[in-house]
Amino acid sequence: MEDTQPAVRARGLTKCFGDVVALDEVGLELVPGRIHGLAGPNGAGKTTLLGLLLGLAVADGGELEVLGRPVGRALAAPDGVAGFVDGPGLYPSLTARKNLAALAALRGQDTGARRIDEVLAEVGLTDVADDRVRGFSLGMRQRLGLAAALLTEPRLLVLDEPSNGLDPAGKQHVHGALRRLADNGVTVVLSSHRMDDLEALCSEVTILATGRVRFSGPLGTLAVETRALDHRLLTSDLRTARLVAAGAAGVTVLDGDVAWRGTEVLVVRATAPAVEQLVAALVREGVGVREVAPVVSPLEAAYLALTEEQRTEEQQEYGR
Ligand SMILES: Nc1ncnc2c1ncn2[C@@H]1O[C@H](COP(=O)(O)OP(=O)(O)OP(=O)(O)O)[C@@H](O)[C@H]1O
Repeated sequence: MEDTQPAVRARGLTKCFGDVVALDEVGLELVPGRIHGLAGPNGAGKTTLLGLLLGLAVADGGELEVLGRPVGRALAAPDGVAGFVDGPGLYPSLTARKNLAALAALRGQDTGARRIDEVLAEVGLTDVADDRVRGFSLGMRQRLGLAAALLTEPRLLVLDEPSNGLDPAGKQHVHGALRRLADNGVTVVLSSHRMDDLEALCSEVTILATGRVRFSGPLGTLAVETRALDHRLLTSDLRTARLVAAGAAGVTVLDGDVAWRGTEVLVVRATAPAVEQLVAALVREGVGVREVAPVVSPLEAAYLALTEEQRTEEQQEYGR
């Protein structure tokens, strides 16, 4: 496959369940060798899309190409694709090591014990390799599911909420493994509700709402496209800072002095350049600026703005 060819290309991809349109004319191009994040409110269509990539379901309309090949109507993972949705399928009564051997045998793979040890180490499960999966936590099962996918040496790895249930050390193992895969040219697509995880891991994101793509592209582009964000400023002189901010171009001072970690801070709504000018103006007025930070990250802000429609519809439907 040439580097320039998308790892996934979807055009007008549609999937319905009865009256529910889970995916509505989805168009997508995923650059190979990157980690792509998929975000969206509950019911946005993330799992449905990942299921189509894994060959677990067939689209009702549109075109889907995975790793340069059109996806047919067979319910099977396309060549070179591995992963899971709705948690990995594992055998509870077998140990982690035996699960991997059994899954490899099921696939007709001739996997040596060394390779199994390698993937267990990759996800940080070496110490529990001979424990039965029945006693595993959610996070350990997720990691074992990732190990099972790694055994197939995929070129496209598809994971539905892989960070679910992971403790900080588990997350470090999983994030490390995914980064190493991407460094080796593997494309990773993963869904998450955690914007901090997506920001830490992904170079590109797709935001879905009500089955439609609201944004797809590099995180950097999303930040640039994001309009005014709320910023928190910790200053040496809050009263003067408020006066300066009130007179600054493109800056809206949000009502009230906001307490943050026990300290009164100034919160303004402004674009990044307007915040930079405000900081310069504060310094000119002799106000020390100790900290400037967005109240929510650019990804979270964009996510909230782009998915507002679906969330508003839900609130009306449930009378909240
Ligand atoms: N097998 C199914 N039968 C009926 N409806 C389904 C089925 N799978 C998904 N849906 C519906 O399709 C829509 C999209 O669901 P999907 O699971 O893809 O969303 P999601 O973004 O993964 O949500 P979540 O964040 O809650 O996991 C929802 O309205 C869901 O109820």
